[in-house]
Amino acid sequence: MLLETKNLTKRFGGLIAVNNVNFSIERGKINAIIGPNGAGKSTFFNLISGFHKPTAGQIIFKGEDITHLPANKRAKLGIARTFQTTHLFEQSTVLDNVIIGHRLRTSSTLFDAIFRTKRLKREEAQCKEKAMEVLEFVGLTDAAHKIVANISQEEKKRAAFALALATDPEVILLDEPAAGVNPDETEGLEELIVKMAEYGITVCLIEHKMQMIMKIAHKIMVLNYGEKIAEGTPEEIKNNEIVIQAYLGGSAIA
Ligand SMILES: Nc1ncnc2c1ncn2[C@@H]1O[C@H](COP(=O)(O)OP(=O)(O)OP(=O)(O)O)[C@@H](O)[C@H]1O
Repeated sequence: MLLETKNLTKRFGGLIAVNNVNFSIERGKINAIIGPNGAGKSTFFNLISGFHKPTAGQIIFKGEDITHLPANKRAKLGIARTFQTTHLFEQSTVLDNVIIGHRLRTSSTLFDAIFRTKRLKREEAQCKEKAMEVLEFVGLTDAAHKIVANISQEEKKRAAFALALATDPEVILLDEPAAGVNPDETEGLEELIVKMAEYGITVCLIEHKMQMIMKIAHKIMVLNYGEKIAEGTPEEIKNNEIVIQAYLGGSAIA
């Protein structure tokens, strides 16, 4: 296992958004989190990536307790998350957006920037190289110099993946990667997620598109009202009575 949560809990006032969740993200696998609206999926992601502080419980990454580490330190350890495509800089090129992602891994200081030191120039070249490498990985080489405002929604999704990949993550957290794209485009994104896992990047995703999850996930956790109600393979989840009742109100999972 790569990352583990132990009794992870988050309260917002009187509401328990995540309640005592024990979950492990398996290395090199596609781990999925599903559940009805308001089940606590995004909050769970925010706890793992460090955007929320847990009320109780622990988060262990590669054996190290990271429960109290800030988000930027977790990112440096190799935990990356994608944001909604609305977080991209619309008036910048795809390439420039990705370069910003890679800057996280570089060490140039203000001194380097002011005096245009060799280190700065070297790191700028490295950033560009890395950005082009991840753009090729996600299939956006041809869009590298396009302004984000002018590319399709699916390309924006790929750009958001590239941004996270530019930080060289060990685990990538994808929040509804296929929301708002058509079925053909969803298939393309599916292939990309599978490719990431094959490449050795651990994937953890939240997604409402059930067909996609059932096709590509190795392991699924189901949240309902903040609690884990089931965990297992797609086959196990599909046939789990509690899931069928809670998640779909009785109809079968397609
Ligand atoms: N910052 C916050 N302050 C107060 N309540 C919050 C906050 N963030 C989430 N909540 C509440 O916590 C619960 C879980 O929300 P969360 O967004 O994690 O669910 P979700 O499973 O991701 O839902 P969706 O599928 O609709 O995105 C909801 O009742 C939500 O209203």
